[in-house]
Amino acid sequence: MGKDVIVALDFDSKEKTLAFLDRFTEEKPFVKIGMELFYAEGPSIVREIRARGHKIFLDLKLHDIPNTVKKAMAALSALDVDLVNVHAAGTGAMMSAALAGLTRPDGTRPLLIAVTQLTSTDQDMLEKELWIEKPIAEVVMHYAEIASIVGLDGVVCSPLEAGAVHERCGKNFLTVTPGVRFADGDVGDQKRVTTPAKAKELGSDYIVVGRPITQAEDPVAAYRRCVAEFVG
Ligand SMILES: O=c1ccn([C@@H]2O[C@H](COP(=O)(O)O)[C@@H](O)[C@H]2O)c(=O)[nH]1
Repeated sequence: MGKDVIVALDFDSKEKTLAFLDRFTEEKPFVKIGMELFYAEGPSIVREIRARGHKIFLDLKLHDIPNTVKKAMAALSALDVDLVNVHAAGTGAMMSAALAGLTRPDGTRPLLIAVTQLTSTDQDMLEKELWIEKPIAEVVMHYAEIASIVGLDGVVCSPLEAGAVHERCGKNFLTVTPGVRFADGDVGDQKRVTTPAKAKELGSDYIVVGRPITQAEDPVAAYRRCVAEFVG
């Protein structure tokens, strides 16, 4: 795994998704399949996109009691994907169970990362709605540390926190960072946001980009702009 742009395939059907991917005639982007597409199409969409040669981040953000997450991860381990995730808020016990469930009998498994705090959450929401009275960067760091201790491969955080996560958990501990917008783009529901260029400067390993690419007039050009800014 190296520095790359992950395109969030937030579509509600296979037809729209494949039509989008068909526009990429020269590149084979690393893609993210999230809840919208997975719930609409089921595991077959994962197999179909894999068969087209894409690397896949299956972003289902599991969050339940450890036993349930372990069993769900065992089911997901049958899918040939590169990256899957859970919510760190499920606790270290839940993350350990996820790791155990995901590991196949032959010892192989996709990489497993944990969402620290959603990039759509800001300090005010954290305090007033979640009743967590700590600076958000500290909360992210605390969740990242627990994920690292129980053996996960990295976290989902904002690019703003990527450098500190690497400092605390090591340079090989992955930072996968949504909340990315072009300098002239709409922020939408995202709160902890940077540009692709800034994400690079801050040390993110992967940026996850959805609407700035999928809703662009020319998605291939928008993707290339992300790659140029982030990978160089
Ligand atoms: O903290 C998180 C975790 C996941 N996401 C996902 O990333 C993409 C971002 O899409 P944009 O359109 O670029 O905002 C989306 O699929 C989210 O589910 C996140 O944004 N923040």
